[in-house]
Amino acid sequence: MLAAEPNVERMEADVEASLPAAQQDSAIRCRDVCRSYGKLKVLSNLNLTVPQGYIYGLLGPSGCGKTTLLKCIVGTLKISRGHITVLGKPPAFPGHDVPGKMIGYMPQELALYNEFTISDTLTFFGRIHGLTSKETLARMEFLIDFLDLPQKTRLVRNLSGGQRRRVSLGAALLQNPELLILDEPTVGVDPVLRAKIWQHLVEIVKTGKVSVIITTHYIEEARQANVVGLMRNGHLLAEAPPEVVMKQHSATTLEYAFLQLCETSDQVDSKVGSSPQGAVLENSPSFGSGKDEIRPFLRNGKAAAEEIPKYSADWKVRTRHLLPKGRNIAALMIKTLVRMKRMPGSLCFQFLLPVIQIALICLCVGADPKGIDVAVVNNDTSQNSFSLSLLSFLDNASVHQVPLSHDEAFDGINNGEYWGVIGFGKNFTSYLTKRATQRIVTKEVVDGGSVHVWLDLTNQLSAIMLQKKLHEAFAAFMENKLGSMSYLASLPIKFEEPIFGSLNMDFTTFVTPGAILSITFYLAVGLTALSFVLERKEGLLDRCWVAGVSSMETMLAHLFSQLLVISVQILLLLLFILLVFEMPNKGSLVLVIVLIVLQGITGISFGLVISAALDDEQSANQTALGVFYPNLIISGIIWPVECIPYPLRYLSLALPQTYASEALRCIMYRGWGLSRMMVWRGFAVTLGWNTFFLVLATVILKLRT
Ligand SMILES: Nc1ncnc2c1ncn2[C@@H]1O[C@H](COP(=O)(O)OP(=O)(O)OP(=O)(O)O)[C@@H](O)[C@H]1O
Repeated sequence: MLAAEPNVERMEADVEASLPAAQQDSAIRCRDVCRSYGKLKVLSNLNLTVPQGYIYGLLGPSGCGKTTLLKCIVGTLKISRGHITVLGKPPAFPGHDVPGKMIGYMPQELALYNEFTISDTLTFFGRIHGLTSKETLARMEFLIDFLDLPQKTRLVRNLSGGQRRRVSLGAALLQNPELLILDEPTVGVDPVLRAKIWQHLVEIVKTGKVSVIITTHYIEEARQANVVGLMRNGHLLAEAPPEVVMKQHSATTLEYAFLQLCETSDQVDSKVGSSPQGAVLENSPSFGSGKDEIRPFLRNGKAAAEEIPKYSADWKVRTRHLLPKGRNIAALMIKTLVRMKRMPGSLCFQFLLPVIQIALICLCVGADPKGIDVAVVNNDTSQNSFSLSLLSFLDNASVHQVPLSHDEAFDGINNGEYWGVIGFGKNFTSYLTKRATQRIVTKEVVDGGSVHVWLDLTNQLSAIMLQKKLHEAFAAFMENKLGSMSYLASLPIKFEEPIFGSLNMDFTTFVTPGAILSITFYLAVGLTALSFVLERKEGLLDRCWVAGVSSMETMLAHLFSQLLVISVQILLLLLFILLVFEMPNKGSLVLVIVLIVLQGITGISFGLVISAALDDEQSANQTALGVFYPNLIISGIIWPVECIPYPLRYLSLALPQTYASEALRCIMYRGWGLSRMMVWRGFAVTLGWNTFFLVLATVILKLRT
């Protein structure tokens, strides 16, 4: 015999007497609802009914699945099995305002923007719900007074935990919704205010038009609810008015009644052995009284499944409005801009970072090495020595000559002090004269009349530069000595005026266009990669979704607001490149700007993919960083694509910045337009990636919200 087995018939009578006349008008109806997280079964064949115009107190120990159930009700979590209707239709049914204005949802997480003031917070939700400024203001005044909130200009991040919770509750109550779903609104709230909140809930349901489902840890406060659902291990042990539950268990407190129910449930569990608890409790014939207790509102003579005939259990369509609402996008954009305004330091850093990066690239990458220390061993002692004359033509800015003895020079290069040794033999001047004037000379003359150079090739760029400077110095020296006859000592190769670019163009010119695109792309990734991650973590994404914001709107709002930021970044970047570093631009400035902006949008879209797909900051940061270096290296930005071995080169060509960098070089240095294939394919690849990332991010966000 079970410890507290009630008289079933009496109990039914009690329950029915306490029910509303139109019991079938339920605000929320859950039938056979199941939900698991991986292997963890959290909701198990759960049945729950919130009658229209009632306060429903959902009670249960920590971890029993209350929050999970509320998330399934608002539609942010999908159920694995069963049926849920909210205000007559399943959540997210096309044309149904759930999620939307009809629901006021206060999630367990505070789900507030820390950089907002109380006023910003309520104004934001007011905008989303389509309230006029006047309506929002009136509600704000009421809520601030009612919830005993501090000044509306106070920032959320400066509020206490309890104050934040009240702001969160205020946001849920703002639009006077038909259904309030409150997940622990009274935690951290003082008893006086707690009583006031309950009193308010009791008042608003009096009209019969507003229904409330509320979870709380303070079981006794739920006595003010019209119905309580006592939940344990993912299903309801009882669902009835609090007085009935207490009466059934001869308890003077709801808490004691709940303990009794738990004991009963535990005894049944031990009887039925290893069967899954939830399923057994609801189906076991040995738990007669328990079964009746569980389903007082289900006794309408119909099977549970028949009660919700119209909507299939696997209703997965989440499309509420196909076309994005300008109102929601504007609200979200204003939100992002307000948050930026509240973080001026971060905003300035975002604007200046690209300029700093490109300035560093122009200053530090691609120029000729300067001040390279080179040891000079000059044994040429003759008068009017050619060696000194030749050395005088060596570019002193690039090569710093250190005259040394043979041993000191080689000790120095071996110790890493010099990048090369330039040596002249004793008879350099006379032998060089013989080489230039006699048709046939000995090997000794050839050798003695040569400049000998020993290089440290571990720094190849410095070594190449030294070779180039020596060639230039020798050519100038010969010109000086031989005048118009200098051609005798020069290579019979003549470099004419270049078709594109100029003879003095350095590697910086090659790197800069790719660097501009890469910087724009990655700063945009950085701006967005964390946006959804943090908002999801703080429950903001879900809260906005429940308030009626679609994934597409969230995506577009992020795109547009970040576009404003990258526009300023690009403007500063171009001013710096063209005016300060005087990079040549022979082509259309409009094309240059459009290509850079498109790359920025591609970066934003990629950031949105990361943000939509990943749950924590660390993974998002790692992904963004993990992609950065491989992409930079194989996009032909810092080293030409032609140096990349096949088949890696095919991969390189498919990346977002390879053809785009080439296109930007063609526009800036060759002055080409869109009619050239090398230009338009840069735009085409960028647009292709852009569309792909945006669609992917929207799909992922849709599936995950
Ligand atoms: N995202 C998740 N992934 C995996 N398990 C989860 C996740 N969210 C919740 N759970 C688990 O599901 C169970 C029910 O969690 P839920 O938050 O619904 O409980 P709760 O009744 O609301 O608890 P509390 O009163 O402490 O808020 C817990 O065991 C919890 O660890």
